Amino acid sequence: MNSNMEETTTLPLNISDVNKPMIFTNRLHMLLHSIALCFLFYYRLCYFFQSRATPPLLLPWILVFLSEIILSFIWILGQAYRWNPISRTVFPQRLPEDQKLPHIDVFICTADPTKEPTIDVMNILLSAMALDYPPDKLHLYVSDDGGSAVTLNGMRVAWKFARWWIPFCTRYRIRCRCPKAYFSSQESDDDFGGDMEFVAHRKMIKEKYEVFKEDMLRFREDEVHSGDATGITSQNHASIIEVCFWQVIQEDSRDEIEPVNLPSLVYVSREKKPSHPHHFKAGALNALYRISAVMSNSPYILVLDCDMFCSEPDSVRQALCFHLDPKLSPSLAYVQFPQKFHNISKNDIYDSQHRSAYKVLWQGMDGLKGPVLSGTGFYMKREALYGNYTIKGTELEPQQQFGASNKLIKSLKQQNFTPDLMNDGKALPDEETLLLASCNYETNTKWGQEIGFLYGTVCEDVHTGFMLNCNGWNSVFCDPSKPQFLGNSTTNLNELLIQGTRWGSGLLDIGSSRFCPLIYGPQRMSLLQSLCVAELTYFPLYCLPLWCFAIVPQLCLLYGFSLCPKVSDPFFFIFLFIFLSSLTKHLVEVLTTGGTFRKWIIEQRIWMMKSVTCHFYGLLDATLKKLGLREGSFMPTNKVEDHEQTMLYQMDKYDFRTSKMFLVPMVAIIIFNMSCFFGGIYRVASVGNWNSMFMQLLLPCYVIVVNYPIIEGLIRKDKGSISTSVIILSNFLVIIIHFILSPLLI
Ligand SMILES: O=c1ccn([C@@H]2O[C@H](COP(=O)(O)OP(=O)(O)O[C@H]3O[C@H](CO)[C@@H](O)[C@H](O)[C@H]3O)[C@@H](O)[C@H]2O)c(=O)[nH]1
Ligand SMILES: [Mn+2]
Repeated sequence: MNSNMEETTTLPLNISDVNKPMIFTNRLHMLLHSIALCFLFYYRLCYFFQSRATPPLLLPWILVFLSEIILSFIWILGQAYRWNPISRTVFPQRLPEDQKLPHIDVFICTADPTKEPTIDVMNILLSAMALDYPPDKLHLYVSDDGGSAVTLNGMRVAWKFARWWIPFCTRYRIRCRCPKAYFSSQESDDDFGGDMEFVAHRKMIKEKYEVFKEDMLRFREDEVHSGDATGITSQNHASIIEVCFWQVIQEDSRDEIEPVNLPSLVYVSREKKPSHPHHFKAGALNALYRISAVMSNSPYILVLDCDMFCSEPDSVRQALCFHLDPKLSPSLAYVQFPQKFHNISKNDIYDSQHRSAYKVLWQGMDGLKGPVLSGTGFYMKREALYGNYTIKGTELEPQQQFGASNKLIKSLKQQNFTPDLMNDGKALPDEETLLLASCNYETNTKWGQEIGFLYGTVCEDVHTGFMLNCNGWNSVFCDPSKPQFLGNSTTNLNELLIQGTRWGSGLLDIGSSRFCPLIYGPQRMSLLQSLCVAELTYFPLYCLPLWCFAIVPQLCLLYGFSLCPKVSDPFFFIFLFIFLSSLTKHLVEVLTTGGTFRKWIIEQRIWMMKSVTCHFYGLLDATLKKLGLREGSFMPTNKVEDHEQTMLYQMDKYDFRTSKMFLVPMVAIIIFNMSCFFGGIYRVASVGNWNSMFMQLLLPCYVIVVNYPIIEGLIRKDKGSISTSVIILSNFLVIIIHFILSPLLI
């Protein structure tokens, strides 16, 4: 017995693993590719010192050279991810018994009941309530930025349904505890498939689920019909907090159901006033941070977006394998799980799964100081977001940092503090708790600057994670073989590009702020980790070289000016090597992370499409914000399922019903490349200078082949094809490029 106990305490809760062959190949590739890049720069620079430099070509040469510099710069930053990637394994069975486990708060954010269907949000809530964890140690908080009665009502009915759902899940050891996913799954229930009692029970629960759905729909319709006479809008209302507590429900239960122990549930809609900036999701999370501090004050917090459910019940215990590891724990801020998605088609034509992020980048950062946050599916240590408070001790005025609430300040010290939810029978929030959710609470405090989730960008996740790393905290990436969380990704072009614009702009905000990862980072943490974050914040800048490479060499081809070495020139092989080496490296990464050849082309395509559209607009948006000409905005993605869109997506057809702002540049580039390619071939054939123009013929050819679905969209005849007005506008743009840019450049 004794030796057994000793064994459990000495065995590690987690181990990490390095893939030596992969690291070796990565580093070898880095070496060869960098040598080739040096030759390329040498070749470009030589041009300026040669007498044959004819002035008319100078501008295209400089533009192409600058583009190559930007491409190489981002490439160098990206190598940091490939330096030391690791993977980890956890052993939850070695955790201490339940009584010794810590309390967990779960935060779920929702913002708009029309774009984020309440039924889905409630499904996510239920899946989190049903996590495999002692219910009295689980406290759920929903932040409703929409301030909607529909969401509040949804929580009340979800609570009622949970009394049936959770006992069912635990009794039959159901793995997928999100009711919607469970009832729509084709898989049989492994353990109890043939059990009559189970079948009857399942049927009964399914009926209850249907009633729960109907209740919600009916309420919604009533809301729509009754209209809103109160003048309360999502952007203008007082703080609302409501608590569902197991005692309360017991008194209320009229139907013949035995009392079940459920996690506590708190609805929060923070105060909103049009005159006050609310800082979007970061603001919502900070309000939850404060309220949960006085209500349950759990040492760890799980954050979920309202489009990501718990697909397996084990994530808490897996995360605790790191948080309770005596070696890692003192400096560990959070455990990040990957974002995986349930709505991805086989070929994933929009790269909605962000393969490279969660299969390459996050692993890479994990081997350094740890991954940045990715917004959802992470377990944060409460203390980590309290800034330097704990480090600096008591000499600071806590009110100036944390605001006026004494209760909140008391909660920081934890001694002699009983959070409200632990006080039996006291379930209603008091005045002070409501104040924590008010607009003015953060005025003249450090919230959003040093404490909590940080403001100033709509990519609060990357910024907050980066700053935690800078402040000495580590983080961990936990990617078990069975996905613990499954989200809803954007699977249509329009949403994808809107989201991309937001990310582009938000990331560049960080890169151009005083927290620039290349300057702020290396002074506080390793250079490699800083390079990773820098890559993340600067990759939208790909838009500049990609625009250049979509136009300049092609125009020069048309007019017969060569920008690349002749085939007979030894430098030709340097160019070819660089081109092929980057493509091959990408292909190998795709293939070794479960992708296919086709997926590789799709990723190349999406990279081009996004760069010339949303990342370009993101850059414009970030620049305008810097100049004070625009305000930040966070438009949540639309999560409503559209049957027609889903059909096109499942058939691998791009849905070009997107705003003209996005579509026109893409289509114009393709038409432009085609015109230059055919014009160029004609010219080269008549002049006979294949030798010097080969590279420039290869480029438009590559652009056209990779983006052939756009050409298909021009001739396709279905709802998602490219409209005539877009074709006309794009042609117009092509003419402008030809007639305005050619005299300028050549
Ligand atoms: O004012 C707001 C706006 C958004 N949200 C919530 O933020 C979450 C993320 O929004 P979503 O529309 O799903 O955006 P995505 O682009 O899918 O989100 C990704 O990018 C965000 C940063 O831009 C991160 O915060 C997310 O975690 C990450 O999944 C959702 O739960 C929203 O309800 C709010 O609570 N308040
Ligand atoms: Mn989302």
